[in-house]
Amino acid sequence: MPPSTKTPNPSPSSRRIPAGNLDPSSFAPFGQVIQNPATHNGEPKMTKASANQGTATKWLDVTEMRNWYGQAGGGKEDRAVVNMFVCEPRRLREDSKGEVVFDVRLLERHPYTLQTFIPMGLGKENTGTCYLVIVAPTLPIPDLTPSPTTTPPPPGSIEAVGGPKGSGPPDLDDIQAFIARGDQAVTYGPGTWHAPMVVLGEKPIEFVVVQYANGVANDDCQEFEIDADVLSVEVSGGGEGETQGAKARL
Ligand SMILES: NC(=O)NC(O)C(=O)O
Repeated sequence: MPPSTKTPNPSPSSRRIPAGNLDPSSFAPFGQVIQNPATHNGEPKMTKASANQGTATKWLDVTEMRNWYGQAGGGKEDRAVVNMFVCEPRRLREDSKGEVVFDVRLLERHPYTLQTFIPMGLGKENTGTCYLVIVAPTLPIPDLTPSPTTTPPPPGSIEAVGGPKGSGPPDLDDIQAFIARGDQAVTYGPGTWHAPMVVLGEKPIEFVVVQYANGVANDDCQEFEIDADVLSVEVSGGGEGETQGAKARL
């Protein structure tokens, strides 16, 4: 998707963050994790049905598919888009203490749509290749207009269901990183700041990527640049073998 908005990073501080294992509850503020509830722990309760003449278990609504382009204002029609991203393993850096890190230089967001990344061809057993999901909350923009009431959003409204997160910059002090296995897909919530996909390990990952778009660059994708040496994610010592292939790209 063509980037459009580039915002210089105002934060001078330097941060190093750990990467935890990806699970639905830790990722909930940023979106959804899609995984087989029967083979993963910690899955929130999901509904299932029998399908395919009794040979399949059908888990219902494993992720949402919807958009908020109606808020974009320009009246340009949106459509569902399915792309493929073939993501090469990223180059990592070993610091003076021997820690392997990934330097984060860019975040982006899709203000009016969910975006789902579905890795293909990797199973739970492929521990030599995984991917990092790096996300940040959105800082509030101070509202200078006094609000007459503080009534909660009506049920079912965009605000109540966690719609677009506002136009603020990412909160670099609360950025988080998760290590996803090849049998996990992720859906970024609308407007969620995230790093471009970071594959770790031995081989590229082919992702099927599902989202909405209207072809207007600033509606579809906005970017936020981060200066060098400001933010890095520790990817060594991640635990349970998730990052054992990471050093392949040093
Ligand atoms: N996340 C990622 O790798 N890229 C995008 O979200 C994109 O639309 O370019």
